[in-house]
Amino acid sequence: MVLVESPAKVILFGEHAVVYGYRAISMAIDLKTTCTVEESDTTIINLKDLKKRLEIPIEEILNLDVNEYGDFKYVLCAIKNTLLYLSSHKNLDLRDLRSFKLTLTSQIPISCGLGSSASATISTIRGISKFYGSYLNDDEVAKIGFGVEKEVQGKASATDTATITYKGLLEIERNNIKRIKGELKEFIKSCKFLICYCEERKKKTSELVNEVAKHKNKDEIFRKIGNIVEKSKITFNKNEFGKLMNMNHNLLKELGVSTLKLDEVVEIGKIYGYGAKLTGAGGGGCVIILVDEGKEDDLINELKERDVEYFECRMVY
Ligand SMILES: Nc1ncnc2c1ncn2[C@@H]1O[C@H](COP(=O)(O)OP(=O)(O)O)[C@@H](O)[C@H]1O
Ligand SMILES: C[C@@](O)(CCOP(=O)(O)O)CC(=O)O
Ligand SMILES: [Mg+2]
Repeated sequence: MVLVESPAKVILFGEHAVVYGYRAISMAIDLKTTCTVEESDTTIINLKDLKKRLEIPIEEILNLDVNEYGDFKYVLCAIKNTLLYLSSHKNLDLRDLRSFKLTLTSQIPISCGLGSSASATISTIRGISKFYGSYLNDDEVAKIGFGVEKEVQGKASATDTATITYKGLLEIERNNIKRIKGELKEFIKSCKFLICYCEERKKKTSELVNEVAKHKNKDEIFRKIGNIVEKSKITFNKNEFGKLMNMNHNLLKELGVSTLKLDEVVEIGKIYGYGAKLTGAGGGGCVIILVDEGKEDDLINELKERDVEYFECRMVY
């Protein structure tokens, strides 16, 4: 049996604008998705967290329209695109495919802005390629993963799939990936972030990205977000970094992807921390707060009082 794991991600700056080529900063965090793939008489996809199971002839996966498959679409698209890649680059014979049972479980809250779709996608790509005895390097995995998010969502950036593939801290611009090193890395490592799970998200990332595409002032807002990301790279000061997070949040609010609950938690982050913003596609889900250690106890009390779940965000390499 093959077993692979992938982390989650958090976007520190630049979500949505990054889909249009602007810069974003993201970090892999320690919530795991686990994918197992084992021999089976028929091909079965078992999504344990969603309590969904699908039995499907393997040949059908190669030709299906993934958008007809609801919650299975990221996983099915990842299987399809991995098999096609292995066939064109690694000598896999598509006429003679072994059936498998693929099981996915995750610690990542689904549809909350922490990249559950990308983590499910990357785990599936790694699991399937390993099951068929092929080695894919990180560049190949990230490329297939980005293709899957684009195909399923219609529009996507490489941020989530790249961060979950390469891990650590990344800067993404026009879908080019750069590892963040040096002073900026050391500064971000010295920051303590809390992730607050604020509310269930009603919409999928694909819907939010498509709504943003229709926003009249999106270009101007994206430019401003782009400028904030530039500044965040040279600040090295928690007070200023926090203020930039607040400014980024206000622009996401202008873009229409915040909610009253997210705004409320961001306000708490501003008062009891250095700053805060929603993270990921928005529309609910999570807020990230830059903790001011001097006021941490008050912050925690305030979050508890309002029944907001939180956890410390730990980077994985
Ligand atoms: N644990 C999981 N098992 C199976 N599919 C998952 C899992 N987590 C996420 N997905 C897929 O990703 C979709 C959510 O993706 P998305 O809206 O982009 O949210 P997120 O912000 O968490 O990435 C789910 O509807 C499902 O298709
Ligand atoms: C909104 C966006 O920038 C991030 C979406 O992240 P998530 O699916 O909400 O975890 C979309 C993308 O970069 O593809
Ligand atoms: Mg997603």
